[in-house]
Amino acid sequence: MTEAAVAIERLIQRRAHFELGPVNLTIPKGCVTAIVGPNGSGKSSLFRLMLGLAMPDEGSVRMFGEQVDGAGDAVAYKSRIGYVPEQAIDIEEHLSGDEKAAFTRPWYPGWDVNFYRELLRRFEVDPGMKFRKMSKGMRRKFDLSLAMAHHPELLLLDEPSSGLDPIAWKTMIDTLHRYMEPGDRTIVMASHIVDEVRRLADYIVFIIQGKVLGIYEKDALLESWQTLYVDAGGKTILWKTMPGFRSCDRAGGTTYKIVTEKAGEAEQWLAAHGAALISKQKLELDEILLELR
Ligand SMILES: Nc1ncnc2c1ncn2[C@@H]1O[C@H](COP(=O)(O)OP(=O)(O)OP(=O)(O)O)[C@@H](O)[C@H]1O
Repeated sequence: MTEAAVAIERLIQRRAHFELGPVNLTIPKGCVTAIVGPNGSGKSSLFRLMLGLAMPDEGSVRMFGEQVDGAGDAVAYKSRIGYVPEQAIDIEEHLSGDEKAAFTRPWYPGWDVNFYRELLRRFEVDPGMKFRKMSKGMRRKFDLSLAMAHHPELLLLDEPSSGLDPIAWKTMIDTLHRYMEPGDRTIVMASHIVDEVRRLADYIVFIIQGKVLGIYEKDALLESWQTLYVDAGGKTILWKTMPGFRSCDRAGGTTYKIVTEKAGEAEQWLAAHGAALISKQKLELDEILLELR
């Protein structure tokens, strides 16, 4: 893995009804990393910790090598980040897009008004409109444009496509692909949308009930999780000892449907045990998540 954009070590955040961690996670620079997990698993909490909007009870977060400590000079690293929170901020409802941009702009040395305007044009957003009059999707598109207008090195996107129509969604995917083109940019995004993760992510982080299961290279992950249809030919085989075994169901006659997270090794194992592989099928991301829950 290349240099780290985000390095989280032994992080724990305790709340009355929820504990996040311990999290050990290194997110590489120059890549798109998708954080995938069920509702309430701790994705937004992780983003808030990365931004110093919340502090951990134990452990540390480093952004671009700088410790996040919630102190004043945090501004320096934050100016290198563009953040789209999961929910728009209610108290800004009386502002228009341009009013918010005027307030935001002085914090970002890299602010590029032409790019801001171009993004708004691309997303077909009227920045003169008050937020309270914008639809959810319009507000999302505005927030994305604002987060990108200073050419940040790192984009933190918490469910960025929430509320977007299919055309806006395609524009977003295209815009994020273009953003990554220079090669030194990083995106960390939380998403429930399988197609979005498929198209954008290089790495996937699974988080379930506050526990990070690991960071996986997307293509390798999707290659290794497979459903194998196997004919045991009447032999008794201890499927549970198969590499990466997750589950087994009878599929009629002497055929079994087996889910493995180590397809390559499992196939060799089947051959060694005299079972015939009839067919195989890769799992989708949401199916993998279901197996991990
Ligand atoms: N400010 C808070 N105070 C106390 N508990 C909170 C707070 N914010 C979130 N939580 C709790 O922390 C847990 C994780 O929430 P979080 O919003 O991080 O999950 P998430 O993975 O982003 O969920 P979703 O997919 O629904 O957006 C939940 O149990 C939630 O109730």
